[in-house]
Amino acid sequence: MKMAAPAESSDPNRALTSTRFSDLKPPLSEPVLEALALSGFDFCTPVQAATIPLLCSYKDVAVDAATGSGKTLAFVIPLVEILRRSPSPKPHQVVGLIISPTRELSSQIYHVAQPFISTLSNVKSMLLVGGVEVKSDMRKIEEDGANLLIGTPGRLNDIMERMDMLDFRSVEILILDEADRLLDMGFQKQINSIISRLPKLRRTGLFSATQTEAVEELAKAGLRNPVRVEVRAEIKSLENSTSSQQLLPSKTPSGLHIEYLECEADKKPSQLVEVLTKNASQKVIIYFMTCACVDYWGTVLPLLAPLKSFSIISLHGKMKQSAREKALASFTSLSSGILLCTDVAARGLDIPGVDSIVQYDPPQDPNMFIHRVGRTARLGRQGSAIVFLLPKEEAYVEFLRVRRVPLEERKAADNLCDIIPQVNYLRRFICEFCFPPLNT
Ligand SMILES: Nc1ncnc2c1ncn2[C@@H]1O[C@H](COP(=O)(O)OP(=O)(O)OP(=O)(O)O)[C@@H](O)[C@H]1O
Repeated sequence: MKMAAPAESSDPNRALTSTRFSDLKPPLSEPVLEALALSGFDFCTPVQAATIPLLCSYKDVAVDAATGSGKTLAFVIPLVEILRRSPSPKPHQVVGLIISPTRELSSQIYHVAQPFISTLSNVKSMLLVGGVEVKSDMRKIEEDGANLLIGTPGRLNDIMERMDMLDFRSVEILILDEADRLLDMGFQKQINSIISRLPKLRRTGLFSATQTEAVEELAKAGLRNPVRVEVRAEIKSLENSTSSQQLLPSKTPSGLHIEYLECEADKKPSQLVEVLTKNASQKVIIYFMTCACVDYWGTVLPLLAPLKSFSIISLHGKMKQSAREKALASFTSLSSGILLCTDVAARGLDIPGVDSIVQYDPPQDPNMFIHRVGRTARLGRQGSAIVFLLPKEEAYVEFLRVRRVPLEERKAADNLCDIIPQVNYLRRFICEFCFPPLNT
């Protein structure tokens, strides 16, 4: 088993278009252009070039673009421009909301947005996430006011229910980041409750790397005649690798090399150690199924002689908020090391320099596969990902690979999933992502 080359050999510029932010129509304001220039952002990514003009022209959007393609600025910039054109809000008048599924992601969005929000003289933003006393959030809002709320659905809904003093009648824009996750069963109740308090005449943007097609979801989020924006990376087709190299749309970034490793259950621990020691100088994220697994491996791995010198950090949703923040900050600052985590760290996190993703346990939700592997190979960089599969699961991949089954036949191969029910949930991402890119 071989991991792909680490991230140094990459070229983030390949992920940019030739459109400058200053070329966009309607034009962006001077303060926003200055803030972009200060951050070193001159050229748009494809999703930014496609989405910013639409939202700035007051269109609702449902945006589906690969992980690490720059979706955050694709909604932060138009949000700031829309608020700039609106009347100055009073201290407790809310004019915008950005909702995302995890505390870490909300915090990241909050920090990415600050240089742009600070160009608006009268708009105060506030991060509202669980893990801190709700009363202290309420006190802060009472004393300082809040106009742009960035946070997780639970805390936002809680604040909305408890604080009559907040006025939502002037909300101009609602952004749902990782929209498919926010609109699924888990968050449906809170999102419905939040949306029911917002005015219908507002702009709404849905963003994700795994946007679902379901029209009902768009209706649930209250979109009005939304424009669908779909931006796909392109990968070379293996079928035509010798002749004309055909480019196919891909749901994963083009610089990402995905592999699987067949492994008996009792051999998984030793295989994991082997993978880690072979890639000692890399920055690696390992996904496990449960918080208990993360705790277990967080105790065991540092005790193993071959891994003694490795920086190993654990992150899961049952840790205290302060420990979660510390873990993420520590891993972010490392140039090489290992993060052991659950899917709490699967979506949206923009951690610099991650070389490889290891999925010790495959995800239960196939969409999560895309988000997990998307923590590497961001914005045109290179990265690798490996998923551990039990032989029963691997047999299915092998069946597809050896036969090089065309798409129609792959559907017929569903019968195999009926015989091996354990692989049923793997079917979607294996078909889409491990085949054809797997070329051993
Ligand atoms: N126009 C740009 N020029 C250069 N770098 C950019 C530009 N836009 C975004 N980036 C950088 O690209 C990286 C990925 O951006 P971002 O986190 O917004 O991706 P994303 O599409 O939201 O990913 P995910 O689907 O994983 O949430 C960030 O480090 C960001 O700073």
